[in-house]
Amino acid sequence: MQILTPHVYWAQRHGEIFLRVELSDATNVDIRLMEDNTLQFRAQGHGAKGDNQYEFSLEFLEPVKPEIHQKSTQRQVDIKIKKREERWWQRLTLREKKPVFLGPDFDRWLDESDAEMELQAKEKINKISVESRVRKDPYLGLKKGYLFMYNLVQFLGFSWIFVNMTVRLFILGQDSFYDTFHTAADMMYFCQMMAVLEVINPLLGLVKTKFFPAMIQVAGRNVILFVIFGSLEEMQNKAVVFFVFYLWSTIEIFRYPFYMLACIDTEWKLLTWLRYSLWIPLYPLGVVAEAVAVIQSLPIFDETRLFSIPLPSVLGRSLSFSYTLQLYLVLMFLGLFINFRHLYKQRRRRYRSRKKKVQ
Ligand SMILES: CCCCCCCCCCCCC[C@@H](O)CC(=O)SCCNC(=O)CCNC(=O)[C@H](O)C(C)(C)COP(=O)(O)OP(=O)(O)OC[C@H]1O[C@@H](n2cnc3c(N)ncnc32)[C@H](O)[C@@H]1OP(=O)(O)O
Repeated sequence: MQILTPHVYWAQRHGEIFLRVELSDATNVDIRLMEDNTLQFRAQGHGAKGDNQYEFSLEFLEPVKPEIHQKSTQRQVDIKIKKREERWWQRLTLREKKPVFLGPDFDRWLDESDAEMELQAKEKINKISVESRVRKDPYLGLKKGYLFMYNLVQFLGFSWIFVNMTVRLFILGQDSFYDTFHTAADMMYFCQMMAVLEVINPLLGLVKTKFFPAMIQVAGRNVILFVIFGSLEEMQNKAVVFFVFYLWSTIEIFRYPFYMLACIDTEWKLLTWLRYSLWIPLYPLGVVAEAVAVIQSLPIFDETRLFSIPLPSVLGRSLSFSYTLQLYLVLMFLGLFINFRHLYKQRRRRYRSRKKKVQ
């Protein structure tokens, strides 16, 4: 059997190369992409010179991805190869001189600007289909309305706390540290009880937040607020309450409006930046302030025996709650690590996807 070259026709798009090999009833089709970016084709079939073994090879102008999509029909063999980088090639082969067996595939041929338009049209169709899929959710308006209201209420609550504390700080100076609890605790109770919804929302699929980071955040804060400050009057006059409340409310007056805008598909760049950057100093400071509060409460729990666990008389009176809190201190730093990592990933994801969109 003679070894011959079939007629090959080609066309390109920004991301792909199409080859059409004029070989009918092809069998034993063997197509390989070599490391030097060369495509080797070998098959038996009916071509210009009748039934024969046909072969050709093409060294591409630029690198291509290693996977080959191939379809043999009664009339031809179609090959699709993905370009490694999405850009328009000046020609198909590395060699400037075009091989004699190669020609343009006029059925698929587009010049660069036509291909660009085709790409844009495809993107438009994709966008419309995504939008229409999203629009199919009949409760979307209701969900967004609920989230908007939730974020608005939290924003107003935390703003009230933040403004109240700031004004008092300006007027009373350091004295304001000591009665923060009596002026802001009711509102903080309200906001932090509402914040339990932040754990429920991802469970109901209303937001993309991961359940575990939200749970750590809400449970961690509520232990400090309800158990340490709420149940120990001795803690309520301490300056640490000021720092804890101030650090919590500082992030929330940016986080909730950021979410509110997200509910109406709006974004303010500065607000986004603040939401995804302020936690970097605030989170460790917040954990340190919370740890100080826990440490200050240990002797009070030892003294008052509040929440202590009764023990059989042979083992002593009772097990002080301060032991549980010492364990909690360890958990706090574990929680800090988990949430710091989560927030870091969220920040990277946000700014990476932003950059991609700009390019
Ligand atoms: C008894 C058991 C106890 C166990 C716990 C023991 C450990 C305790 C350790 C606790 C340490 C806590 C310390 C902490 O209290 C200290 C402080 O808070 S100091 C102040 C600084 N703090 C912060 O900056 C943290 C603020 N909090 C948060 O950011 C969140 O609570 C957190 C869960 C940590 C992360 O948020 P999230 O995962 O939601 O990130 P995103 O904002 O990127 O949201 C993801 C996507 O969901 C959309 N989303 C989320 N929520 C809403 C909403 N309410 N409304 C509308 N949309 C929402 C958001 O837009 C994102 O969507 P997309 O990806 O499309 O942009």
